[in-house]
Amino acid sequence: MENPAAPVLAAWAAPSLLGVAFSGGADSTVLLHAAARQWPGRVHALHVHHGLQEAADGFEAHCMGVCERLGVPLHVGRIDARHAVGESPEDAARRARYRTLARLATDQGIGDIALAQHADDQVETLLIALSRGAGLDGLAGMPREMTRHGVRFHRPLLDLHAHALRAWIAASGTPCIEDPSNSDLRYTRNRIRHQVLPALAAALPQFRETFARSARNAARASGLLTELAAADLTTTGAPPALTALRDLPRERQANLLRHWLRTAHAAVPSEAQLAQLLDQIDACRTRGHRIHLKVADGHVLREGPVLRWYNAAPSSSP
Ligand SMILES: Nc1ncnc2c1ncn2[C@@H]1O[C@H](COP(=O)(O)OP(=O)(O)OP(=O)(O)O)[C@@H](O)[C@H]1O
Repeated sequence: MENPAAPVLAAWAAPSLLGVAFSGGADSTVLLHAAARQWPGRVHALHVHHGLQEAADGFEAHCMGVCERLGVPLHVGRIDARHAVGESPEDAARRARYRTLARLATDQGIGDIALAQHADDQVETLLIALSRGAGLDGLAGMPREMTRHGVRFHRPLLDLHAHALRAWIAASGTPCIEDPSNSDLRYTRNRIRHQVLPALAAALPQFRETFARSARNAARASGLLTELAAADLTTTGAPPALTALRDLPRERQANLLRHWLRTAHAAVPSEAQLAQLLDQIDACRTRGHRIHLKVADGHVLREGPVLRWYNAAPSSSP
């Protein structure tokens, strides 16, 4: 049986040096085997050791064994995936993982990393976004390519179904790690994987492809909204001036404010906070009108003609 990742990689003009994010799990095992075969001498495996997880030492030892057999250099980075207050442990671990993968790659002079997420992972991501009431950028799902921490991340397996990858692992008898936390139904992603995807497969056999198409449509629309926000921001200035903001229709104000808060301050307002802020902007027609609202983990304040964001309220309010 052919490795299902092989034809995908064969069609990919991969960079001269490629890091493969290798957890030891089934999916990245399939990817690493295919990549090592396709580009001998050009592939490095990158493994993140999750310091707090009991089984992490065993995972690392497994990865070392696999890489030795494949003749692929392995680089290991440690993270302590403690999460901040208000942040989900899964999100914190993911963020720390990307940071560590990028550092491992950069240390080796590698500018590109392949991740092993596949079509089922994309559907799970979309359903998680829906379950959180995400906007268009969340519904765009995982991009095929993105740059983070100065490194390009690729997801070459995004069109492959999980069962094709698993079938190859089983048929070839290739050893891989079964992370026990993957069956822990306290995690939303696992409940979606084990309870929702089977029901979707029975009711809507093409769901992976149609959901992926919706994600692509959302990504395009989200890109246009970002462009519009950036163009509007050049009119209002940054931080945005209140009078110029008010000249825009309410939805464009909302689009601009979301963009400004996210790109300049990494702050994501809730729907209610944004609605309140827009009402305040509309009502702010006199010199003395104060705006002081909690937004994300900070505050938006009126300072004379402009709005400003502080991640803690300034000591003396204007
Ligand atoms: N500990 C890790 N070290 C290196 N890369 C990782 C690690 N965990 C995940 N990744 C990368 O991120 C991708 C997505 O992570 P996810 O948690 O969905 O995968 P996984 O279930 O742990 O493992 P796999 O995808 O290998 O079966 C993986 O396919 C892999 O490429």
